[in-house]
Amino acid sequence: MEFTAGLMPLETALEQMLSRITPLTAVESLPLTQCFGRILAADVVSPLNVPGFDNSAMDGYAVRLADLAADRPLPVAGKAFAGQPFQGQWPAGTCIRIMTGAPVPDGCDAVVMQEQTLQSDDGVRFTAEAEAGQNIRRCGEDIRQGAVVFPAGTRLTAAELPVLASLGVAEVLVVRRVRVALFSTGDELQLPGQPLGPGQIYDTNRLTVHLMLQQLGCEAINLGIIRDDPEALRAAFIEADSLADVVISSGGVSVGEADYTKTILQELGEITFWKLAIKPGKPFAFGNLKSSWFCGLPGNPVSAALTFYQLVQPMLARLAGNAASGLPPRQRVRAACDLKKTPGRLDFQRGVLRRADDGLLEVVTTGDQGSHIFSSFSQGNCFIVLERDRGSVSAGEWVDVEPFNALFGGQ
Ligand SMILES: Nc1nc2c(c(=O)[nH]1)N[C@H]1C(S)=C(S)[C@@H](COP(=O)(O)OP(=O)(O)OC[C@H]3O[C@@H](n4cnc5c(N)ncnc54)[C@H](O)[C@@H]3O)O[C@H]1N2
Ligand code: MOO
Ligand SMILES: [Mg+2]
Repeated sequence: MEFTAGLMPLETALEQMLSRITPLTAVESLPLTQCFGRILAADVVSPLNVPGFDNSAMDGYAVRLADLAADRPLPVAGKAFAGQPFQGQWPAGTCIRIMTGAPVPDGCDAVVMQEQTLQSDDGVRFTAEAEAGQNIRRCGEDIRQGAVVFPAGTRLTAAELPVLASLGVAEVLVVRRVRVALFSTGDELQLPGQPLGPGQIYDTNRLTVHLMLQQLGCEAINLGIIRDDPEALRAAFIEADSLADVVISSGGVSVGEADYTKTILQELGEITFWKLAIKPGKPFAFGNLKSSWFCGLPGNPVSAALTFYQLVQPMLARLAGNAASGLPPRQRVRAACDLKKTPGRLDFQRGVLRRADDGLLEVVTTGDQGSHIFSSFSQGNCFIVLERDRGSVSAGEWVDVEPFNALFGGQ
């Protein structure tokens, strides 16, 4: 049986973090090409209709239904191109040659696609029934002038930014980027590219955090590796606090004799909470320094990535004014194998979500779930989220999964 008394549930921890944090108020106006991943600071109200006019969805002929009823060839009275509307009078008993995207001429009931016509010297014959409105894209059917297109708090991606371009918007008001200072702690840590001494390992957490911050559109201030020495740590905390909105460290938050993170946090600021009922990630610490928020990620690489993902990411989203948490929804699927679990902590195992032979989704473990097995993130594509009080799972039982690829920059 695990020792789990006094551990805070994940939801309570997240609530405490989010309730303390207010979004940044500083904003800047940027051209759309620089807005990827940024958060809208004000509602965008559409200055126009999109489409801006009724236009053709096909290359073909603009017709009046009354003329088609007569069932004789219709001479072509003119042409309409995208960017070059038909101008002039449209005589009864004729049609207009029209291209995709061209404004439909006044009085047009329908556009008949070219493939449903026969052209001859007498004019155009129509080989299929035409319905009123067919192949006409109506003014404002995508976006109405005056409508709120995106509310403040929307994260701008390649889905939203082209919509703003379609409205003729060139620059948009976004929240300034969240500044995050990060460092790793540990006497055993070495930089990749350098030879390893006895007992040393390469620093991976700083890269994980740096990449995840990039992915979230934050400004990352990377302060390197800090030794397990209270003096050095104190100096790093003070520098980080002076530079950033949020300070993120990894390592040194447990109860070992070189675990100084909490001591320094308490000395320079306050600890809001420490120790969560989650696995991995139990010793995660949250608090504040003089002018910044502080997140102490556990040193084990999977624990660091998981706590960043589940707690720091939603917190950064809130600070950036992002209305969405950024976490994908959980879904319930069948476990395709047994899963080992001890009751006491909410468990985030790594799994592979896949389609079973019967077409339904199922999940299978990536294997060893130790919090040092970082390769489980590239072998898997989701967390298998097992409830706190649940014990081991047998194949065929239902479990929650939460896809995680997005934050790692995958598909
Ligand atoms: N007596 C107890 N010991 C431990 C407990 C506990 O409850 N009681 N919790 C364990 C859990 S769970 C975790 S998680 C770790 C957290 O440890 P720390 O945050 O203090 O981190 P360290 O001791 O500095 O390192 C732990 C582990 O991770 C490796 N590490 C650290 N930083 C990095 C890095 N930047 N890149 C790669 N690997 C890193 C480090 O070498 C250690 O192996 O505590 C348990 N102990
Ligand atoms: O919480 Mo630790 O993160 O179980 O390895
Ligand atoms: Mg430790």
